[in-house]
Amino acid sequence: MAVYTDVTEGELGAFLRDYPVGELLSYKGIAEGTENSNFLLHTTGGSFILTLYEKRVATHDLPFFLGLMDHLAAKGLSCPLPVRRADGEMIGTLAGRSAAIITFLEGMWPRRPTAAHCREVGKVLASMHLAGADFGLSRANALGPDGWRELWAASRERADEVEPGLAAEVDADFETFGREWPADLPTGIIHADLFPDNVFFLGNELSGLIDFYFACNDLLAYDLATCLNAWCFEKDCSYNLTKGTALLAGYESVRPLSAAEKQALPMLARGSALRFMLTRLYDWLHGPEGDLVVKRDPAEYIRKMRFHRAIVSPQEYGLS
Ligand SMILES: Nc1ncnc2c1ncn2[C@@H]1O[C@H](COP(=O)(O)OP(=O)(O)O)[C@@H](O)[C@H]1O
Ligand SMILES: N[C@@H](CCOP(=O)(O)O)C(=O)O
Repeated sequence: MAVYTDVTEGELGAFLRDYPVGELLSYKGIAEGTENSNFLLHTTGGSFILTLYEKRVATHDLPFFLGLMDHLAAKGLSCPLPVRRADGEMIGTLAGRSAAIITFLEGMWPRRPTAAHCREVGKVLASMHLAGADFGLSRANALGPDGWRELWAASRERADEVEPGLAAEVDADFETFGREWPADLPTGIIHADLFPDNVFFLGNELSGLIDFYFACNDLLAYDLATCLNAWCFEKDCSYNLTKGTALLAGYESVRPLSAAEKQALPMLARGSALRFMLTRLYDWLHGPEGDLVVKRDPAEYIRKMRFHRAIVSPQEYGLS
């Protein structure tokens, strides 16, 4: 999704007067995406994306997210650039929401990711991890293990409505994470949501990354585990070893993993699957409403959690 908040032509025209983007020619809500309200703008200055930040994005985090895009772009990573107003600010207010304008990135996200896409994603993820190393701001992961517990507390009572037995299954997972969640692995800036819909390609070439609104400081290998979940499973939730091997090899061609990171991969993949199951479950049960809102099914991530629980060796993901 999404468009949760509507914007009138009058208020948008007034908002744009502060930005060096020319005159508004047309605008329309974008159906894709989940978290924020996004609009495609055509102006006499070109094409832009207007984002109105919704419930999961705190206004005090916006300097981190927008500053990170600025930083990564300056380091040569292809991502949107925030457009500054005449007074130098990147963040304004529109229709009662914090709002920003970013440059339009050419390309399309791959509807059917191949092993070649996965390899490119592995490479760009590792490049982003290296490029983020000297970013001056930091942000704790609001959707790390403590955040998962909050989401779970808000959904647990009704979890078995979605999948019988889910409450007991996830309770047991939390006990495992309490004991075994890895602590001493390399940390840095992670994207934290690098799903196919956030990676654009032009033909076979990766053209850029979008949607940095979950970015934070956390375990680098956790970001990789999130990509394995998002890119390397088929629609029937079977793991595609060829894609996993390609993604991991792409990553390691830029940033080799330590032995401890490799060893931790099953636990990290399991935690990441739980994290996405929980946000989906929360939204499923508590229902974000709005025009063009698409809810994502938690069942997909319940299957992935079960897959990772059965992993015996990290080599099963395709590590060399
Ligand atoms: N900089 C950009 N250039 C081109 N399209 C974009 C850009 N940013 C967002 N979009 C479009 O808007 C959609 C939703 O953006 P996204 O940041 O993923 O939203 P959300 O944060 O709500 O999940 C994307 O799938 C893409 O179609
Ligand atoms: N990737 C998440 C939802 C967040 O969606 P995005 O549009 O911001 O990438 C999921 O699949 O649950």
